[in-house]
Amino acid sequence: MARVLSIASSDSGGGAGIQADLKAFARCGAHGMTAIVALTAQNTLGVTSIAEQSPDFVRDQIRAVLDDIGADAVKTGMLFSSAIIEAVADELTGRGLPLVVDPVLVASSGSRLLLPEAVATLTGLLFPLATVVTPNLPEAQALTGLDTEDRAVLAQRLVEMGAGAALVTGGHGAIPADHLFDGRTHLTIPVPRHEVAATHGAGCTHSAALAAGLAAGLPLADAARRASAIASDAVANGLADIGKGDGPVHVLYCLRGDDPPAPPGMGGLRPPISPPRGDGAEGAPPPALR
Ligand SMILES: Nc1ncnc2c1ncn2[C@@H]1O[C@H](COP(=O)(O)OP(=O)(O)OP(=O)(O)O)[C@@H](O)[C@H]1O
Ligand SMILES: Cc1ncc(CO)c(N)n1
Repeated sequence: MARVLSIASSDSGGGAGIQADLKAFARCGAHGMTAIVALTAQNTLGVTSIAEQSPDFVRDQIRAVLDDIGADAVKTGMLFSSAIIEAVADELTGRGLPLVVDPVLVASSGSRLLLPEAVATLTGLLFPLATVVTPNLPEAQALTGLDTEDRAVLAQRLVEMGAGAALVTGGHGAIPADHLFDGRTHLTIPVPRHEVAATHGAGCTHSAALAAGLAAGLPLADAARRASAIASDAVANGLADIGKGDGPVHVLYCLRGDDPPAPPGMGGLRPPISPPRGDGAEGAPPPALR
């Protein structure tokens, strides 16, 4: 099973951040792991407070995961401060892992998720390590300083700034398409726009699915096409009735909870596939399910 590490922050509302990443990894059939750099008190209306973890604790989480389990790809999301970015870059340098950097700057609700003084640290230290960076349109404009909606121009500039490749996502602006530039070839991925009041977490879902694709060994262009389809489907099935603001995307919409019907006495859950360990049944064939 492909192993993917997300270095990002928690969204207490369950729509974006680490929570979105783990759901997207599960959707892609990957084993998800986390190094949490900050906790946000957040819901569909906005972010009310942020608790940053220490850079040393972030290092400990990354080492605990990579030194034992290992990873086939890594993604970064909300990194909040220069001190955190420096620690993350230092821990990832020399490991040679495929790296998706989602340069999360500002929540759609308006709160800053990266301190202004940390933007230069992000581009200076993490872009050179990135296999691909995945800004949305406003983030690509802010990072490059270019006042254009032309995603090809923005992606090209992001690669000139040091990223291995750039994928400018398609949720904002007039044209609904993701755009990938890998330093040689431009690829536009049309993404039919769904008018749903539930796009919170679309960007995290997209970059996590992209990292899971790379972890599974897909070429970048194929991983990008699959990530676009997964994010777009998650928006189409978004949970507009959850919370009073922009609802969370629903990447696991295929799990409806009532399919297949659970047997009586299981509280709505399906029975385990195999017997629990330690009951003397190891090695024996599992009993037939009734
Ligand atoms: N309304 C939509 N309909 C279909 N696909 C969408 C829609 N909004 C976003 N997407 C897709 O979701 C992915 C993320 O795009 P977007 O540009 O919205 O990222 P984002 O702004 O970083 O998301 P967020 O900050 O809400 O997590 C892209 O593949 C994009 O094309
Ligand atoms: C924790 C977190 N990460 C990323 C985003 C961007 O969607 C968010 N709103 N919250």
